[in-house]
Amino acid sequence: MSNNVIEIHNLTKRFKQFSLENVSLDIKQGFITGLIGANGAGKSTLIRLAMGMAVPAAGEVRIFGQSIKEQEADIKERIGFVADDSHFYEHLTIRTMKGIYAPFYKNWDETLFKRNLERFELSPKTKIKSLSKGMKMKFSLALALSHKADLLIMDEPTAGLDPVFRRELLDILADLMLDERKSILFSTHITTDLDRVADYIAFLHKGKLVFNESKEQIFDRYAMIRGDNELLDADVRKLFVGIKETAVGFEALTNNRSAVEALLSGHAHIERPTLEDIMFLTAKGAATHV
Ligand SMILES: Nc1ncnc2c1ncn2[C@@H]1O[C@H](COP(=O)(O)OP(=O)(O)OP(=O)(O)O)[C@@H](O)[C@H]1O
Repeated sequence: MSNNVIEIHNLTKRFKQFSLENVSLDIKQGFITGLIGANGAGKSTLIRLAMGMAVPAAGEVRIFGQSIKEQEADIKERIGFVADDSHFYEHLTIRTMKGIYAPFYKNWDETLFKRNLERFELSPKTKIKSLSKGMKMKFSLALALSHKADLLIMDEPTAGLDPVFRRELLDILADLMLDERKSILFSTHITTDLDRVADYIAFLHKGKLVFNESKEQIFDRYAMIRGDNELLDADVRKLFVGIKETAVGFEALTNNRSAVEALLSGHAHIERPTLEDIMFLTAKGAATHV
């Protein structure tokens, strides 16, 4: 049996001003994968396609080994989904809204839901319309975490959350992963969230997948280089995927750390990048660099 919980094959979706082009991506069972990318990179589009909420121009998505097109209801029963915007009826209370949502899930656990509400400091009597953006996100998370899902798919779940709760949420996710059958895919542009919990990082840039690798692989391959502009000859530049040059020197990103070390060791500062460095300098550099 495959150890991939999600298999995305050659997925393409075209809008007037944007297209997600030929994305193939496997998400490993038993791990947390963070989907990163700048605003408008296509993260929500990819997630919506994976959930069967949008129809691709080409390609296919399989979750738990089944096609989302053919087995959507069975698959979704096993997914805890958090969308990037609120889909609740604003005039209802939390309790009434839950009453609409829960019957869709065979494994709905009312005790767990109550515990989640308490943990997230939400009252069942509160009307959705009086919840703040962060509180709506918490409610959405409380629902997604209350039916013993095998897979959590969350679009920007930490957006709108204060730092204290963001940290708590990351701890909740890490706890869930103690059960190795569970898997999590979540998108974010707060890349520091991923330093703590993610095992794999998938990076989308302008609708294309740049990489989907373990954090170790990424930090083995990528490096930040800072040095004097006089080091910048054609051979050196070829090794950079992104560069920012100023009068006092350059800052560059490579995805070929060993080659850069062979050329520049002792002449430039070569350091481990952050995920933010990778996102920022990729945007400043060339196109896809797999
Ligand atoms: N239904 C649609 N019709 C037309 N264009 C769309 C539609 N949905 C998304 N887009 C465009 O596709 C691009 C990618 O959007 P998407 O929401 O997938 O990006 P994202 O990576 O999730 O961004 P963000 O981090 O800002 O949420 C954007 O330029 C957006 O305007």
